[in-house]
Amino acid sequence: MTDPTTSPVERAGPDETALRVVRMARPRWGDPATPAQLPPAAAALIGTGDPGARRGVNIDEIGLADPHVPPAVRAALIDALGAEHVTADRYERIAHTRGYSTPDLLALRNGDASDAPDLVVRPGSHDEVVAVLGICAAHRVAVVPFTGGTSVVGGLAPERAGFAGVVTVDVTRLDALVGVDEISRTATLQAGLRGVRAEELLRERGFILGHFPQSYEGAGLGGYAATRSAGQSSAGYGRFDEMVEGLLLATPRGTIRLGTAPKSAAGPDLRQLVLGSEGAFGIITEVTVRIRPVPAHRVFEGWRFADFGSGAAALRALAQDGPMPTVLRLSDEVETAIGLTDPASAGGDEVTGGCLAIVGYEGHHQEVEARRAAASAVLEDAGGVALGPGPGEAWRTGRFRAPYLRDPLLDAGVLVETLETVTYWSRLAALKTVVTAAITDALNAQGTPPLVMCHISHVYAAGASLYFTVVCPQTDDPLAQWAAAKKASNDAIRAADAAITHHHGVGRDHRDAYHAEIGDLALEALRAVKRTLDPDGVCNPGVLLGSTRCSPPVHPVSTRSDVARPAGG
Ligand SMILES: Cc1cc2nc3c(=O)[nH]c(=O)nc-3n(C[C@H](O)[C@H](O)[C@H](O)COP(=O)(O)OP(=O)(O)OC[C@H]3O[C@@H](n4cnc5c(N)ncnc54)[C@H](O)[C@@H]3O)c2cc1C
Repeated sequence: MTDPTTSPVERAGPDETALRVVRMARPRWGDPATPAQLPPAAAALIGTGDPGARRGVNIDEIGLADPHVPPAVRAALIDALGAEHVTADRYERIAHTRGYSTPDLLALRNGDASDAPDLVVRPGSHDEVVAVLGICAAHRVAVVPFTGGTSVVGGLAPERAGFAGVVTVDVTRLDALVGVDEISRTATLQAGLRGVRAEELLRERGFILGHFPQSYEGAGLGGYAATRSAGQSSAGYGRFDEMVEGLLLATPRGTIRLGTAPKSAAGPDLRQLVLGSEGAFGIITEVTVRIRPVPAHRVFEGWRFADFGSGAAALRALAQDGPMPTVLRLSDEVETAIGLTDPASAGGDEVTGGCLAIVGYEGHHQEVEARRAAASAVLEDAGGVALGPGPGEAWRTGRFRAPYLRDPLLDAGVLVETLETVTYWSRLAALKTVVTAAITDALNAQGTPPLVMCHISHVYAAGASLYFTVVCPQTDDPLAQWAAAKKASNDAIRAADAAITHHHGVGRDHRDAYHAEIGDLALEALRAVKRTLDPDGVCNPGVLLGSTRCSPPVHPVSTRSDVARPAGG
């Protein structure tokens, strides 16, 4: 833990404003120039032997099948985009293989790139995206939309069966700030902008978006919208879906533009149909989002609670009766003891008893200080003990480093993975208990007792999310080991009537649980939407909705006789 007596300004270190877009070296996370080492205390705590024992194969040893899209498709894509934006290069294909869940990383470390796309294309405009979708639909080639590639739910691993090939559409050439409406405080940005670059462009105009997921160094706007991402400042700025005012969607059948005005009573809000659609309906090429002035004043501080229950009650009081800080999170006893909120001290000696809450405020000076004073009174009334800015600033400046620890842990033979859910306040404690028990039992049964840590990082008037981090020794088959734990936690979440995901999304990993959650009729309705927008079922097949039966042809390209259709679609 850091020195709580130092002022926030003195303690300020690298944060979101100091980060730059990095090209990650899959399967490892983050800026290759700044890899993490396991803090010695953490290594001692885990008791690992050889720190590189499970490092896995290097990229040249990864097996990759020859690309097999029909030559006519490749020719048409080159014609539409230019040869330099259509590639079957081995490293590009591997760099676009799956996402960043621990199973995704383990598979690549095992040399398995069987989900690699056949081609990677980079369209440079909305019209080019529409053209790519038309070509792929005409030839029944599966399309994987790809922005930052940080999916942790299997959102980038489509089903291949019945398709003539897989093309990943990487939208990162769509990287312009289209415009800022300073009066309405909205900005229109192309969907391929990485979060880091979007904030950089907005700051030059005196604004921020304020969306800081822990994957901030990798993820981008198209992915944020497609997964309904939640950032660490969600208490103050909202989830990404709450920031979106308008969207531009390219589908195999043409374009949909949504968001004529901020609110409307004209029918259902179709923006909500596109937000969270995970590429199953088409490709988002542009978003219009709410922005706010760059905050002049920021304070982050720590609070200690005797236990998780009293800390959760304090967060609930703020969420229900206010005032709301900008950042509000609470680690349970285990996560607090391990020091996961401050990766630099992970596993260190400086253990804070009880549960650590991080509370941050951003805005104008006077407003921040008024809100901070009022919120501090609520926290104190709820039994919180103020720890000063030290823990808050340590969290703020170290918050994007935590994911860097996963690679050295996996190298050392430690299994580490996260999962999340959300429920009502009245059920939160019970949900935490059953999910922890399910994960623990599943891993105990394999002879690998885990540490299960938990925190609340997104709060609402009616409820909150729970985010679990699981650490244990790897077995000889860590993929099967985690699959058993994940199934147990999914079952526990379903049995507790909680949501299968708060912000990671559905992908393929949560698909069955999601379908059980919404029921057959709702699923049928969503599949009907997909059949209308994507009659050939080429958009991210298998993700979110599972197999969708093809309807009778409703547009010219689907009538082509050379389009192979899978039995049952
Ligand atoms: C270390 C780490 C930390 C994370 N922390 C958070 C967090 O704090 N909060 C959070 O919400 N999530 C988090 N995630 C999950 C992930 O970062 C989010 O889901 C993020 O929104 C994905 O953005 P992306 O640009 O990487 O999308 P991708 O991974 O590229 O895509 C995600 C899904 O959306 C689809 N898609 C991508 N682009 C488009 C598009 N333009 N149009 C239509 N569909 C598209 C893809 O096909 C895929 O199914 C984390 C992941 C990692 C690895």
